[in-house]
Amino acid sequence: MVLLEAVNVCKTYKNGNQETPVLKDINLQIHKGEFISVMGPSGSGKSTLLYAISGLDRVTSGQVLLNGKDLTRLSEDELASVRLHNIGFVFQHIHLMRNLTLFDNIVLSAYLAGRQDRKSIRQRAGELMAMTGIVHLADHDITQVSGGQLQRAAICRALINSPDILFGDEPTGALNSQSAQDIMRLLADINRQGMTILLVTHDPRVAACTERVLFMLDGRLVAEKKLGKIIQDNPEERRNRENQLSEWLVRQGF
Ligand SMILES: Nc1ncnc2c1ncn2[C@@H]1O[C@H](COP(=O)(O)OP(=O)(O)OP(=O)(O)O)[C@@H](O)[C@H]1O
Repeated sequence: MVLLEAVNVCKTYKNGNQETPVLKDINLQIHKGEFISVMGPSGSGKSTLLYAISGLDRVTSGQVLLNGKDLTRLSEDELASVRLHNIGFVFQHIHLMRNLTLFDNIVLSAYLAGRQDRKSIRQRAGELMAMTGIVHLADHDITQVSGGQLQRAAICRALINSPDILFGDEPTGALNSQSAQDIMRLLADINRQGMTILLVTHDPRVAACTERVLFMLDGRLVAEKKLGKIIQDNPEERRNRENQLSEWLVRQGF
């Protein structure tokens, strides 16, 4: 089932008289349950694509259909509601609120969404924190935990309203390699439980954990590599996937 579809999406930035076309006729289908990454050179338009198809930013032309609903036709209020209820985001630099505990950061958007009662919200937050291994940090301030633990909290926050799809913009970009690997294992688990995920990354080891890698060049999606889902998650399988991906990336001139 197609969950999200971009149809002939273009995005042009305008500064005064200067027009910069950044997305050029993007067509993309994301199926429910897929785990996808987007790679490509710096400046090729990966983040712009992510923001355009997630409703964080407007497109210049084309359609973005989420569950058949065209996000490009929604009012600002309707779009804000879609972002709150249907879409989760994780970023490289974690935007959590100071002076709130990890737990309060996680539950905040569920209270804003107003669709679950207090008890269900607390229960869901507890389950997410258990899954991501940070239950013991619930009452910590965000300055008292590591980068990897903060990213786990950010993932809990992104999932608290049970979105249809989780987007990540370099979610492991600020982490050391062990924490990055742990976060990718966690995202793979979350995907196995049914969550659709799309990440932008520079890191082939991150992309090698996903099942389909899209390659962007100069504003266009020019190639894709299907790796399939991780089955065993042992060092040999990892190495094998990374090698397949590296060879393919070399063929893309990356
Ligand atoms: N607000 C803006 N106004 C004008 N140009 C912009 C704006 N935002 C981004 N761009 C340009 O759009 C192009 C694509 O940027 P984008 O951040 O999407 O690329 P990227 O592939 O994610 O790069 P990186 O890997 O370095 O993060 C770049 O040339 C950038 O300079």
